[in-house]
Formats: sequence, C-alpha cells, structure tokens
Amino acid sequence: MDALKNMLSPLGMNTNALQDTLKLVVIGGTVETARRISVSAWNGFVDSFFLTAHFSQEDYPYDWLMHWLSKQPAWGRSREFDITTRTVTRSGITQSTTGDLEEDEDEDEEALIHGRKKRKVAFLPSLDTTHTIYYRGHWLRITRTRRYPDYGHGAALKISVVARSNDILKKLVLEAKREYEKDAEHRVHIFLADTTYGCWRWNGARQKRPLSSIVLQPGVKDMLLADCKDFLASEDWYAERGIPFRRGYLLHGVPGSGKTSLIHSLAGELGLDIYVVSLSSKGMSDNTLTTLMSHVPSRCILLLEDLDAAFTRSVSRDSSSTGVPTASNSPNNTNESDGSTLSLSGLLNSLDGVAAAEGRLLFATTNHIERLDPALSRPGRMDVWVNFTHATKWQAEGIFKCFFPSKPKASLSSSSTTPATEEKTDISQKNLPLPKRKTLGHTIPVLEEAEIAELAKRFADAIPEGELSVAALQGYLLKNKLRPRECVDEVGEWIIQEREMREKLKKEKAEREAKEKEAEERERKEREGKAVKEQEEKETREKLERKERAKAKKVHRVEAVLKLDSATSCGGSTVINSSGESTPTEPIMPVIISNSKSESSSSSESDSSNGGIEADTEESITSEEEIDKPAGGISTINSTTKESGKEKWVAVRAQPEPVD
Ligand SMILES: Nc1ncnc2c1ncn2[C@@H]1O[C@H](COP(=O)(O)OP(=O)(O)OP(=O)(O)O)[C@@H](O)[C@H]1O
Repeated sequence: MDALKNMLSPLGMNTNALQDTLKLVVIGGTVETARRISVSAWNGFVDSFFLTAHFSQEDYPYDWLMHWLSKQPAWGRSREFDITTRTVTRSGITQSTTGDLEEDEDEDEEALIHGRKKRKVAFLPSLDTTHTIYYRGHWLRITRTRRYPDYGHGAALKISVVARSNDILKKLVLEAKREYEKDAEHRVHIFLADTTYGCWRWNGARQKRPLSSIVLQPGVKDMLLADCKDFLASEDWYAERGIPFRRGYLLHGVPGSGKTSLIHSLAGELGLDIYVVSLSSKGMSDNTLTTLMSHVPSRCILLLEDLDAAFTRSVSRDSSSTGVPTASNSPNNTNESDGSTLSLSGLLNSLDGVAAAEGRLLFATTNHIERLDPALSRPGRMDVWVNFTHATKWQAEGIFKCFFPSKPKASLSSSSTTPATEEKTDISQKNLPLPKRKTLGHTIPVLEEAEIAELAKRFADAIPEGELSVAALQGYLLKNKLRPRECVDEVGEWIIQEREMREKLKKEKAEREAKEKEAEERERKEREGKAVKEQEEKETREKLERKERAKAKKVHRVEAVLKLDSATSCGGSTVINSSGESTPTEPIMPVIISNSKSESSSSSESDSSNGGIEADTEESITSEEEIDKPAGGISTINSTTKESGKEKWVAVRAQPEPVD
C-alpha cells in the first residue's frame, strides 16, 4: 500500500479517497458474488427438493389455476399483484362480456351504473414475480411468466412445492378444476373460428338457456336431447363397429324459428362448449377449415351457421353443387378478392376427413335446405334432420305460458284471501328457473293458472297457423311483458298491423327490386350504346387515318415526280413507266417489272386518271417490254434482271443522251 501511495503521490492524488474507492469496489464485488452464489445455491436446493409443475396458457389447467388463484385471499397480503376486472382465459385476459361480477358481494345485485353492471375486481399473480401462498400445509411458490417475451404474448405458470410426492399438486389441479367447472356450470363458452391464424378464439361465456324456454312441437326437444346423450355415451359402441365417432344434426327452416336458440340450450343441458364457424367469413379456405376442424376438442358442439350462405358466393366449385349460386347472389369475384377459397370438397373433407375431430356433435343450420348439395346432407354427415316452421297455434300457446308465470299451486290456497290478480312476484323466480339468474328489476302480475291457460288459449286462437315466426311472437310478448290480459286483447290488432307491415315491406322490396332491375337495364343499355358509339368512332378514325395516309402518299409521289423531272433535266437514270413516260431516278435504282401488260396499262390508266400523279411506288410499275422499247431520252437497260414470281427487277443505268 505504501508503495502504491508512493507511486500516486507525485500525481497529486488523494490517497485516502482512492483507498475508500478500492474498498467499496472490493466490498461490492464480494456482496454480488455472495448473492449470486446464494441464488444458485437456492435454485439448486429448489431443484432438488421442490416439485415443480408448469402450466401453459394454451391448455385448460392454466385456466383452472388462474381462476383458482384469483379467488385466493392470500393476494390481499401480497406486496405485488395484478388487479383486473377481466376474465382470464387460454387466449389471454379478456374483458368480461357478461358483466355480472359485482364489486361488492353485499351490494345490491340489481344496481346498474349507466346501464352496465358492476364488475368484480380480481387479484392475480403479477408477471415475472414469485409469490408464495400457503395451501394444505405446504408453501407453494408461484411464478407467472411470459412464454414468448419478444412477442409480448403467451403466458405460463410455474408452481413449486416442497414435497415428497406430487400428490399435493394433483390435489391442487383437481380442486382448481372443480371450482372452475362449478363457476362455469351456468354458462356456455363460445369459441369463434379465427380465419387469419386458423385457430379458435374464446368469445365469452353465455348464460345457459333452459330447454323449457324453447317451444317446439311436442317430442322434438326430447328426441334431440336423448339422441345427443346417447351419442356421447356410446364411444365404445362406435369404436367396436369401426364407425367414426361423430354425429351431425341439420336444423333447417324459416328464420327466427329457434334453430340457434335450441343449439345453445342443448349445449347448456349437455355441458358442452360451442365452436362456431362461419363458412362465408373472409379468408376461409380449405386449409384453414381443415386446421380449425382438427383443433376442435373431442367433446363439444361444432356449429356451422347458415350452411347455404357459404356457397352463395360460388366458392371455387361448379354451380351444380351445393347452394347453386343465383345471378343475384353469386359475386364470383368477391371470394377471390377477400381470399376465400373454400370448396365443397374441402368442406366435406374437413367434416369427416382423416384430420377431423372425433366425439364432436356437429350442428348445421340453414334457411334454404334446397340449396344444399346431397353430399353435404347425407347420413353420416347429417344424421338427424329437424324442420323448423313458422309458429303453430300450439307453439303460440307454449310461448305465452313461458312469458307469463302462473301462481304456484301451494300459494293458491294461502292467497285465497287476497285477490290473485293484485299479487305481484318476481319473474326470475317463477318463469326462468336459472339458479344464478338475476332479477330484472321489474314485476309482472302473476295470474292464476286457470286464467293464464285461458289467456294462452285465446292468444293461440288469434295467431294464424304457420304465418308468423316465433321470433315475431316473442317480440310482441316482450313489448307486453307486464300486460298479459291486454296483450291477448290487442293481439288481433297486432296481427293486422304485422300483415300490413309485411305487405308494405314486400311492396317496398318489390319496388326496390324493380328499381334495381330498371337501373341495371338502363346501365346495360348505356353500356351497349357506349360500345356502339366507340365502335363508330373507331371506324371513323380509321377511315380518316386511311385518307390521311393516301393523301400523304400522293404528296410524296408529287415530290418524287418533281424530283425526277429535275433529275432528268440534269441527266441521270430514268424509270420507264407503263405509259411510256420516263421519270428520272437516282443513278441506279430497281425497277419492278410486271409480266402482265393489262395490269400495267390499268396502272397507267389510273395514273392518267390522277392526272399522271401517283405517289405509290408499286403503282409506278414499268413493263419489261416497255423497257426494251427505246424511248426518248431512255438509255439501254444493262444490268441484271431478277425474276421474282411474276415480277422482275432490273437495274436501269442512265446513259448520256446522244447529242444530235
Ligand atoms: N321455438 C322457439 N322457442 C322459443 N323462442 C324462440 C323460438 N324460435 C325463436 N325464438 C326466439 O326468437 C329469437 C330468434 O331465434 P333464433 O335465433 O334461435 O332463430 P333461428 O331459427 O336460428 O333464426 P335464423 O335462421 O335467422 O338464424 C330468439 O331470441 C329466440 O328466443
């Protein structure tokens, strides 16, 4: 140190300051080294004593655990966490679309803020931080990380625990699953096809719809439900017989008759998620569809909505197959412009090809069954067909009863003292028996069963059989949900209005179509007129051009004649034309000789008719005979004579004119 001091003293440095700096460096280095050693020792310890489970966002257990973690009170004590009002799913954190999560359990569940329901705040482990929570006598170390930090998406969960066996982790996953399923019990999860990436995107969870709220002809719902249940329970039966474990249902019929609603209801009843594909969506191709179908989970409902619409775009297939496109609905160019190249064979392959998923229930809906190719709707692809019609009287009665609850029998006797018509009750408890259904914030009169039955009967009698859609009836009942009696009294009036409205819409549609047709016709005529005009203009232009060319040739000829004249006067070669006139040329020039005298004479005639001025060089043909014939001022033809077809080429050399 003294030596160092001696070395530095001439430099005028403060040795004490230097010493302190060096000390700091040494201490800092030692501390950092110690930290690193301890971290790696701890990691070694963790690796050798801890059991670690990894959960990827792409898989279901991730959802279960995130859901479970969001419910852990431990986050309240944690010093670092994420707070969200969103739902955690495989496809990331998604804004809750259901809006049924309240901030405070104790608060009024009915409370709405500007029409929206309050949302519950959820606590989640923050990214890239290790949290420790206590679970069943074990400390769990939980780390949530980004799987692809560079791309900013994809998350993974790592849970470590000191334990001899992985039982504790199994218990944790099972518990998380149970809780998740319990919460999802009243919901149907909807996934939509993403044609850009060829994957499924979670689109939200919908409240289950009770099957009793769907009013169909007797036996239809029961038959469908029993068929679906039977299918789901017969995997082995299918395997033993080598039959592909798939079942298809084709729901066809008029719009607003309950096809989609029935599928949602069945999904809820069977506890299945719904995977929806719109075949006419932008970018849908054979490859995308095959990829999507191969990623459908084994137990789910695969829904192909408006099957016929996929083919009204004439998707790269012959017009004789599925959904024959009509003139008005087959814009052939659109599918190419939006990159949709779905073909019928592509669709068929994706439905039951090698890569197609097994165990799924395929539901297809269409309003135009007549447009479907028989290959698409054949048994094996579509095993069960259900026709949906406009509302029958039976359905009208059913939907009325669904809307207006009747007083339960037990309360009938107890309420004998109070007039039944005055009593008001909550609709959610009587009419829609959903366990988690929230109240609607209004009440409707509850009538006696007999009165409701009588009103329903009158309502049904007033409804014309098979004329109005169930959706239309529902719309009318919704408008009158608090006035059951008036609703029945006024139904006749409403039907007249509906008819008038439909008539008006029909008329408007017809007018619109006529106008469109007229416009099309006008456009076509205009196009044709334009084409004719263009053709005429073109012809006139060509005529003019021809005339111009002829004029130019004449001018050229005159110039040539004038030139020759001047050349003759000063000596030089001469061209002999058929009329015996000689024209001076360059000293040596080719001459075309015609074998036919008549031609030359006609040529000369035309020459004379043009006043002896002809610009066209070919027309100034000189006959051989005439060349042989000496003419005034014409010298001998002394050069080679070339035969070319009927014409001969000779070179004419000028000789000086003899001097008299
Ligand atoms: N049979 C029915 N029972 C109960 N409600 C019905 C019935 N039919 C239609 N509805 C009601 O009408 C509305 C439209 O029904 P839905 O979308 O299921 O009809 P759809 O046949 O699928 O129509 P589209 O063919 O136009 O898709 C829904 O709100 C539904 O509640």
